Amino acid sequence: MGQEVRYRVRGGRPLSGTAFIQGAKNAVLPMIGAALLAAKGRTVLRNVPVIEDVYRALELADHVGAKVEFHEAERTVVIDASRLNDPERAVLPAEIAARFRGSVLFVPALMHRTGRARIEGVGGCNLGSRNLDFHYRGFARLGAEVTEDPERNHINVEASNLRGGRLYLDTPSHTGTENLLMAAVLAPGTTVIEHAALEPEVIDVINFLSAMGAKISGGGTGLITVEGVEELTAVEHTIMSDRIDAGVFAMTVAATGGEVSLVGAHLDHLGVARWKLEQMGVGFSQEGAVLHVQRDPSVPLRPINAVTSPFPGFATDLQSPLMALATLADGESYIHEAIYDGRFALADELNKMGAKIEVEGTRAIVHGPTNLRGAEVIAHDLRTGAALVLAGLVAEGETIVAPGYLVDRGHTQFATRLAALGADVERLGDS
Ligand SMILES: CC(=O)N[C@H]1[C@@H](OP(=O)(O)OP(=O)(O)OC[C@H]2O[C@@H](n3ccc(=O)[nH]c3=O)[C@H](O)[C@@H]2O)O[C@H](CO)[C@@H](O)[C@@H]1O
Ligand SMILES: C=C(OP(=O)(O)O)C(=O)O
Repeated sequence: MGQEVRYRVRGGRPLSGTAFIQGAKNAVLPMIGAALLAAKGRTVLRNVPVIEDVYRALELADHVGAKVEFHEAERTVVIDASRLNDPERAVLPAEIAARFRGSVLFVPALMHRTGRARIEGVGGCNLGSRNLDFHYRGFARLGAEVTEDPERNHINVEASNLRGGRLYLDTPSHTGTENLLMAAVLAPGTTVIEHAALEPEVIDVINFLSAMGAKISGGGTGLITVEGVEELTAVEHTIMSDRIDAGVFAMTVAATGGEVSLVGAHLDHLGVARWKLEQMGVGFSQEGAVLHVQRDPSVPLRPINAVTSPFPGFATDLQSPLMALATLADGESYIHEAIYDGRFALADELNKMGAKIEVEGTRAIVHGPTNLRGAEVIAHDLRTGAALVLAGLVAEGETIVAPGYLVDRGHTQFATRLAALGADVERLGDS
């Protein structure tokens, strides 16, 4: 057994140079699920991020009967789902599925290709309660029978006769919208999805499904209409760039000071996060597909108020790095986490580094500015891990962030890309 992966960070260096923003985790995972809808041909996905969640998704695809190749150096995945038709294999086993949230995105393809699905566990970041009721209720409205086996903690879905229907989401769930779309595209008749998510990744998934032959209108408006088609074709698609990866890099430059070009990052994808960072004192300029980010380290960062909300609101996945950044700002920052009820595990870890953060329920007050000091800290989830690396880069002394697996779930070659900008950070461990 190898040593646990962890990140060792030493603070104090400003960043400069060029960073390459990876393909979007939250777009590639649904697309791997969507590729399984094609009964013929080979799907080619480009700009795929080399992250643990993609490995898990490909393991699942293989497990249910697809042939997958990951050409990592080329950032390309090739999927042949022509043999995915065995109902006995339509199982998402806990040992893979419980390690990432995106596993739930395999259910529509299993429903369409095998008539059933059994979900033995769905993972993802531990952020408080994370239900899947919108997904299951939507599948049921399209004609699936969804039952729970509470003893084994399994969900069984029987779906031999899906048809279009009128669907809604209580809140505009990101994967919920993608899952209902994938369930609807091959269901005969018309499906309407009300209160759909507007995230750029959802639009990228709609573009991908449309290229496959799906008939979808209204993407990006909140009201989506789908006309079911008989079959979908395997196509080639380039994954959009990862706006959360871009946001983490922008906030890291904001923390250390310096000037960095983010290749592939788009200001439009940052939504409200862009305006909050500008208010704090970060400068942005977009030049084609390159976003320049700069922050003068001699001018103190200003404190901020932020509330997380679905796109184009302040992304909840950027709330953790924002909290780390706010510890450096000159005054009190207020953060309201309105998407998840348990996404403040970072506060205690930052407090170990000398920060002064008070948490009450889903609200936090960050009393800045703090001279952070290095410590051994815990990555409770993916973005907590990234935020602690950010904090380590401005802390005095050495910071160890573990478990590194959680950072590796969503950021490709995180240490290597930061080190290329001059940061003193290493990924240690060998698994
Ligand atoms: C793989 C992926 O794309 N993950 C992203 C996706 O997660 P995910 O799609 O899981 O997030 P949702 O948008 O579905 O969840 C938002 C909120 O709705 C609640 N909810 C959701 C579904 C449901 O059936 N019932 C329910 O109550 C959740 O508990 C949560 O409080 O969007 C989140 C919000 O932008 C991001 O943090 C995640 O990075
Ligand atoms: C919460 C996240 O991911 P997941 O939904 O996969 O747990 C995230 O990307 O920060």
